[in-house]
Amino acid sequence: MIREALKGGKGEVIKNPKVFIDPLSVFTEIPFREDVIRETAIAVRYFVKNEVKFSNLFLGLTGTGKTFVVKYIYNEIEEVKKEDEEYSKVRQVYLNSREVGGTPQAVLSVIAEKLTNSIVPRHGVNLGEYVEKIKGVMRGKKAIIYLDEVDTLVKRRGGDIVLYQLLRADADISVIMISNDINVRDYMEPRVLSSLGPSVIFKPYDAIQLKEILAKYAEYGLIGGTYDDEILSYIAAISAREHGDARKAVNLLFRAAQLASGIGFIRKEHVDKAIVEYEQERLLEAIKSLPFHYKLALRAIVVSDDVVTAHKIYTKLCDKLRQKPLSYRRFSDIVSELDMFGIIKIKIMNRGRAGGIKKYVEVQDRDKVIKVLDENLNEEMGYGYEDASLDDGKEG
Ligand SMILES: Nc1ncnc2c1ncn2[C@@H]1O[C@H](COP(=O)(O)OP(=O)(O)OP(=O)(O)O)[C@@H](O)[C@H]1O
Repeated sequence: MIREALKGGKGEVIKNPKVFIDPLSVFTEIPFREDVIRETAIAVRYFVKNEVKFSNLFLGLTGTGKTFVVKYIYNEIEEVKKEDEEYSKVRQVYLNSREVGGTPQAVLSVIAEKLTNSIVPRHGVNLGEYVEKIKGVMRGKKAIIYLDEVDTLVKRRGGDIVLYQLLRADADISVIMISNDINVRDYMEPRVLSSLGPSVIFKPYDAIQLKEILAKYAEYGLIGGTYDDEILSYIAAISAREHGDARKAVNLLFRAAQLASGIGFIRKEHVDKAIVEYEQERLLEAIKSLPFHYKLALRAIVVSDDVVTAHKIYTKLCDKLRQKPLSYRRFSDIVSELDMFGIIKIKIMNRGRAGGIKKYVEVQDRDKVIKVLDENLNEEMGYGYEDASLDDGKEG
């Protein structure tokens, strides 16, 4: 049995898993995004050959290909450097604002670090000094800076000013910004907005487009005859339902193919199982990215039935962890938010004239949620958490 799996023989479905894991190593063009790629390429050419700076803002919901397009352009520019001498002076920096910490300090220091190829202090340097440092190394060079998830930077105090400084710096710097929040411009000051170039909207893919995208992945990554048109349409339709999220579609196809491995054909039941797993995975990811007190609140909620008890348990947990607990009112707001995120479900029950209204909470996959929370809080807090949570914070 294991040898079959190790060798990959009979019933194999996946021809090349790399297609799903690192699609840019396989895709030579990006379907449905040709226009934005061509227009950006022209702007880059004017920048490199005719000294015309540019800035762009790529806006669109998750999974619409923004990062994919940017990384594709980045790679292509690196390739062109080998063929066109004028491109040799181009320096490219890609960074995800959220992943580096999201603050103006963090973003500017990482840009300075990447452009100067040296270690730059993250603290104790004022923002202007970073910009000076960047300008210093830029003499005779041209930089293209890609700022992914720029909304996290812009929402920080002084974040939009960083953009202003980069866009207005007396240096050859062009910037492509990416945001999942399509209202990111509302967070920018007028002077920042006026130095910003055009926005490009990445429209969600529709089911037909998603199907075509999936067909490419299937063609490159799967063995012929292990899937049919119907299965691709099914995955495309499901992924188009929320908003045309290509990441979801591609992940579902890959997971379904893995589940069908050894069987030789992807069936609807494999896709359905992949969907359940995907939703669960997403829920756990959402939990991991919650703010600290939301995690503590959720930890208390999963071991209680109603909100009043949950708040008591939460308060006790906070005491043990030497954290100041939030008031019942604030706690109750958090509970409502968790319900809005779809992490828990609130049920309001009227317990008759004497009982009043009681808010009950329901959590799916309770054990999994507890496990993820405990691992995550433990990581965040060190040993103190494990000790405090041993008895689930319940009243003794
Ligand atoms: N036009 C496309 N052709 C092929 N694959 C695509 C296309 N658009 C998106 N994808 C696939 O979807 C994945 C997610 O896309 P991408 O990372 O660009 O999303 P995004 O718009 O940047 O959203 P997020 O901000 O959530 O990352 C890509 O890794 C790629 O596998």
